Amino acid sequence: MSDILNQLHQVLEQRKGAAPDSSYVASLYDKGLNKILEKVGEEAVETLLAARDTDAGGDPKALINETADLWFHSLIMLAHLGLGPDQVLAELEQRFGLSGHDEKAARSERGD
Ligand SMILES: N=c1c2ncn([C@@H]3O[C@H](COP(=O)(O)OP(=O)(O)OP(=O)(O)O)[C@@H](O)[C@H]3O)c2ncn1[C@@H]1O[C@H](COP(=O)(O)O)[C@@H](O)[C@H]1O
Repeated sequence: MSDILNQLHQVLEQRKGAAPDSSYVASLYDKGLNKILEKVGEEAVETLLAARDTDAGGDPKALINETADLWFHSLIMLAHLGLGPDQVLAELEQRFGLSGHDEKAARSERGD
């Protein structure tokens, strides 16, 4: 299931050598980190608005589309900073099965 994240990451890496007018991803790299972060923020807001609409009985497809936009732009942000989905997936895997309450308690015991 997560294969598409890695496939997409490979495309995002390839786009680092592309001309901005030939690719949306290359055009974002060219505009720089602030523009990428602006897009991530924009997509996050659109996602939460779509979640509210879905909760009010709207079409969940809009929420799925906005979440895909958010994940896509988050992957661009990671790639721009030399990171990829593997690191995030490994972090989720490490957390898997550990209750959020237990993790928080362990953190406050360590004084983090
Ligand atoms: N998954 C996506 C994807 N999702 C969304 N988008 C683009 O992301 C943009 C989203 O921006 P908005 O929703 O804000 O719409 P907009 O008003 O057109 O955008 P702005 O003018 O505000 O920047 C749109 O242009 C979408 O087409 C994507 N563009 C590319 N991909 C993947 O990335 C690959 C590489 O894309 P290119 O680099 O463009 O070849 C593609 O093959 C796809 O697999």
